[in-house]
Amino acid sequence: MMALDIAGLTVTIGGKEILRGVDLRLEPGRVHGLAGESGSGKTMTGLAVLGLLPHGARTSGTIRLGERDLLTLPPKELNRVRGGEVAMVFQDPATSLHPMLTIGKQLTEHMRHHLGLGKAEARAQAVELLTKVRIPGAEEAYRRFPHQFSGGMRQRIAIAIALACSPKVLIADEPTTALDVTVQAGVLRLLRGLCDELGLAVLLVTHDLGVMSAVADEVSVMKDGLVVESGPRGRVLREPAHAYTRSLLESLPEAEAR
Ligand SMILES: Nc1ncnc2c1ncn2[C@@H]1O[C@H](COP(=O)(O)OP(=O)(O)OP(=O)(O)O)[C@@H](O)[C@H]1O
Repeated sequence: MMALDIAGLTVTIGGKEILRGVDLRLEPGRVHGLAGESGSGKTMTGLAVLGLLPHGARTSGTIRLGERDLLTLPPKELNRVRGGEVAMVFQDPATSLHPMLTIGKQLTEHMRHHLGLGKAEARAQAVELLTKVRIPGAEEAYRRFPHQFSGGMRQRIAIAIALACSPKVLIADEPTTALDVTVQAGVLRLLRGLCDELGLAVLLVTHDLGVMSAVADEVSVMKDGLVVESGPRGRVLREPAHAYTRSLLESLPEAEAR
């Protein structure tokens, strides 16, 4: 299992400094929550890890995964890391699910392409993954299309696809923001369980400190392209050192933040 270490990460787009020296460390088996107001650079940090920054973005600093620096990896190797060792779940499951392909097709294409599995083997693993993310009737779900599932189930399927290549790092960008409140907790619990079970290093991007307090081990808070506060969840949420974190906390109901 591998840690992911972001150090001094800067991102400049069109002369504008979007990230100004971000330090962040993701540990295996830990959920690292990344909070901060809209535009603070949370999504850009996740995209930088995946090598998916907008065209023309300039970067400095390092993003270490084991011995490698993802920022200086040749495109071909970065491609192997992305969707292999590092996977991503987006806010809207529609971003990762193809509407015209069955769930089974989407899961197995991934595995056959990246892992070189045979048809039967890929199918067996796909059904197993659907079971792992608690899709009821996995065998049947395998043959269905995305629109035949609810939003919460679609996000679980997107998570299964992200897991198809046995990643070590999972970037989850607002994974429950688009979901009904009633199903949010279930998806968060699933992420938490997968993190523990598979030893995944998870970056959970959210503007919602309530979500954070429910699942994160460590919490970092961003503001204007910088991490202004970082530490164990209990410490950051109970005794925030930074005025900005305190103001974020004040927007939360008392009981939720503990
Ligand atoms: N394609 C782009 N080109 C140039 N600047 C961009 C682009 N996308 C985003 N930005 C800028 O980058 C900054 C950081 O945006 P980012 O999406 O990382 O913030 P965020 O913290 O994820 O916000 P949100 O919670 O709204 O998603 C913002 O100032 C935004 O305007």
